[in-house]
Amino acid sequence: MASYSSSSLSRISTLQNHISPLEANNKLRSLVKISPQVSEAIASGRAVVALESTIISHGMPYPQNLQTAKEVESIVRENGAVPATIAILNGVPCIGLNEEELERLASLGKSVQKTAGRDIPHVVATRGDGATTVSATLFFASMVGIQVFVTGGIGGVHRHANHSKIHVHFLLFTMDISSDLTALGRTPIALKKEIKNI
Ligand SMILES: O=c1[nH]cc([C@@H]2O[C@H](COP(=O)(O)O)[C@@H](O)[C@H]2O)c(=O)[nH]1
Repeated sequence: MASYSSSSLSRISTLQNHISPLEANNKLRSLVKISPQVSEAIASGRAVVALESTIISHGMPYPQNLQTAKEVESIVRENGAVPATIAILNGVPCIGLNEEELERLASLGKSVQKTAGRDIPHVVATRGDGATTVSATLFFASMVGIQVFVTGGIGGVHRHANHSKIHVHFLLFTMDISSDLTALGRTPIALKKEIKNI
């Protein structure tokens, strides 16, 4: 009887999450770690700028990646906003990294998993380290109410995505289209991206 009622309660709670997404969002917020500076800034209505972390792990070698990440954060600060670099460390989504966390992510480089929105559950469940692409960063930024986001580059439709090759008995499409595009279309966040010159 006890297990019947607890499973009913869990079903009701799942149903409530569908009916009341705001409440579900609050629950999700409790699963992420927000740095004290970012948390204070959000609470007091100061400008916060989200920054993706794949450019740190996969975009440049160490230690230039660390230096660039710090420079970008200080440009955001010089302009009166609070930077929130986003990554998953030991399975915990972190919104705003301290110096030690930034150093760790940068030195791990490509051994960190490149994490798009669809990869978040896997990285969290396996307590892995994940560098967030635009789609995953958008997910976490919008969850905590950050409205502006800066990136070095977004994914697109890769060459030959719609080309088919006759492959023995079936047609093969690469369909290599970045999930950044759908995430940008669904998330109410302003994105700033410069033309890449690296
Ligand atoms: O000029 C670019 N710089 C950086 C990226 C990184 O790669 C991600 C897209 O990867 P994919 O195409 O696998 O979705 C972006 O969100 C970003 O982190 C990119 O695509 N293009």
